[in-house]
Amino acid sequence: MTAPLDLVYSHFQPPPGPFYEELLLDSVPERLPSRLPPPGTAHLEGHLGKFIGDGNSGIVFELDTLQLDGAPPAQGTVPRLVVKIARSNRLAALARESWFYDEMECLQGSSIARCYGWFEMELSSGQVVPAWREHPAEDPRDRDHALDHDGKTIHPDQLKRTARRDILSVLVLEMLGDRMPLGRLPSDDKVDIMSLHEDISHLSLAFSDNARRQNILRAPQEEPYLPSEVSPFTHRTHAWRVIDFEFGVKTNYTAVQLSLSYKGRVRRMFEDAEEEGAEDEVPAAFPEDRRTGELLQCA
Ligand SMILES: Nc1ncnc2c1ncn2[C@@H]1O[C@H](COP(=O)(O)OP(=O)(O)OP(=O)(O)O)[C@@H](O)[C@H]1O
Repeated sequence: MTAPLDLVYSHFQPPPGPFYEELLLDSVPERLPSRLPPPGTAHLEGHLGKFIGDGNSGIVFELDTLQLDGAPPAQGTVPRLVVKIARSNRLAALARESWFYDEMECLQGSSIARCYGWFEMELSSGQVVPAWREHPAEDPRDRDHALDHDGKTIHPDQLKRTARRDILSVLVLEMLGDRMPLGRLPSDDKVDIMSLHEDISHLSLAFSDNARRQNILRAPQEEPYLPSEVSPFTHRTHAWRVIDFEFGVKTNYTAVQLSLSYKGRVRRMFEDAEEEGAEDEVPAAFPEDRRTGELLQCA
């Protein structure tokens, strides 16, 4: 599937005066041209492997025993992959996320995962998706909050998606590494994670609520994986990646404005991780405990 260019709402804020060029562009920037070759035909086959994690929008599994056009992929061509399966009531959210992967194509493999496509399939009557049953949504009737980010301009395809519960929709993504840990991060990691968000700022994309520990994963670590790309904006080879893009808006905000706002949120994320890490630390044995032990030994 290819998400149409107008699937996601663009927010234009007219500059209130001539002194706002630091903060606002004259228009919402156009999407950068794709550098991928034109779509061809290839047949990827795999089995759902280990369950990796889930959230409000999707359920993520590793994809095992990959075959490309009927044979194991040649070395260095296909990395380990995951599938993110949309919950039955989150079809529009996954469509939005796929749109953002297209929009951020130039950051795939550097600040975000490589995305290998978005696929939708109509289920036949009575066909079930075991992942939906085995990893149920908190409230399957809950509406798709991703559409709140489209204001009054919800794309007609998205309105149709919200009315359906019989579509299997998946994103195929490069498999990333471990989640950002609790506790105090080394300063190199902090700088790197901060600069992931700076990369995104250069594309005038605003993501509400994206700076969360759950959305920061290490660059791929398990073979086979593809080497990290150098970021076209910060020129860094990142050790980390950001995920989870359904709640975004394209804006005419400058990179300066957006990275200032991301900076505050990412700093708060570091502080929260440190606080939570401190709470989770197992307290050292109290002297009283040792005394109790000695007493017990005497007894
Ligand atoms: N490309 C990936 N590689 C490895 N693990 C992943 C990948 N994508 C997602 N995950 C894991 O799956 C979990 C759920 O994924 P994700 O955050 O995309 O789901 P979601 O439903 O959109 O979540 P949320 O409720 O936060 O919006 C992540 O926290 C992460 O642990």
